[in-house]
Amino acid sequence: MIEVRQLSKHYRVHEREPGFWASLRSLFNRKFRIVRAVDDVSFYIPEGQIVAFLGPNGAGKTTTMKVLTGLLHPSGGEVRVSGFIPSQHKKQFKMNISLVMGQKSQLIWDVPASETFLVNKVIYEIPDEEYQETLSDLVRLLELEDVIRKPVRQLSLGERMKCELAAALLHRPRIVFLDEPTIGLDVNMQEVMRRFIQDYNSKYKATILLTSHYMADVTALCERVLVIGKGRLLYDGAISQLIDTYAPNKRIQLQLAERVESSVLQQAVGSLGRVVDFAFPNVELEVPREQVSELSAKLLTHLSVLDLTIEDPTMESVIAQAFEAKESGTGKGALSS
Ligand SMILES: Nc1ncnc2c1ncn2[C@@H]1O[C@H](COP(=O)(O)OP(=O)(O)OP(=O)(O)O)[C@@H](O)[C@H]1O
Repeated sequence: MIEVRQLSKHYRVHEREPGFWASLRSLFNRKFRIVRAVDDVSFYIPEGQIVAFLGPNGAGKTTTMKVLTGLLHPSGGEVRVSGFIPSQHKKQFKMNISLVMGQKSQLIWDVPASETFLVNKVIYEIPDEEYQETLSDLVRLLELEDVIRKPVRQLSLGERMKCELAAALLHRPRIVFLDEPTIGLDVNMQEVMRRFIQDYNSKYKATILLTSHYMADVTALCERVLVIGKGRLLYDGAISQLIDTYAPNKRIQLQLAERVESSVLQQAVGSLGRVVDFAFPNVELEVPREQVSELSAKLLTHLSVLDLTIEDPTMESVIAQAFEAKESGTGKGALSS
């Protein structure tokens, strides 16, 4: 489990003014500014839960993960992960956790991933039998049979990410931090990663804290989300409540087979939705979630439709709306203050 009480992490940043003379002056008279990257954040994650950690760029997500994995010392507050204080760097703590960063690699570039796996086997003192068993499980689930024999530099992004995940999980950590694990991957590969994360969670009862910009990752994997902004925790609760409150509508995209007057289209939509854009053959509608199926059926009956797609709002737009509501004081009760 992960316990975070009133965590703060402040960075002291040297303020540099532009220009040669200003640089020279700053050698003798240095000015500093404090960046409150994480500010009085508290939460508790019980064993086995998968939680999404969301927020805009620079919100403090990576800093929090670095404190939780012992890469950074907190400026204030208390953190315990599996009962350990991460900044004490106890060996048993390191054996229990793993951090995967989508944008950073732990694999050795010029040799096959299987070589990095062997290095990790030694570092984590994994017994031979357990290593073989976990490795064959990971290779099967992630379809890595041929991939782990090629030099890492020759792998595609998706193949490399699967190897990163395998390398990070060989020692069967019970607490896993995933920072953007699906970034840049195509839709199929994102799905493979999601299914794998779910399997790992249920097989090892692992606690997983994950950041992602993809709505599909969050809705598929996490019942609970933490939203952070400017270093403060703004929301801790069910993803469904966040979506209901800040993304109550879906988009329906229609492609019509026959031209219709806009009054006919309007009549077909009725009060179930709103026409956002109409330029034959394309129509874009905004529809409350609970009316999507009724309206889709009505459109297919009353109009000649070539194609109909239903889209979720992006995670960014949900978070942006939540922030807007927070800033303007119309928090609708979902964001904590
Ligand atoms: N080493 C550092 N020194 C000074 N400031 C830092 C340092 N690392 C991060 N920051 C600042 O702390 C704040 C939080 O950064 P952090 O990387 O934790 O955000 P994030 O939520 O992970 O963002 P992103 O989604 O862009 O990765 C930002 O204002 C960032 O500029």
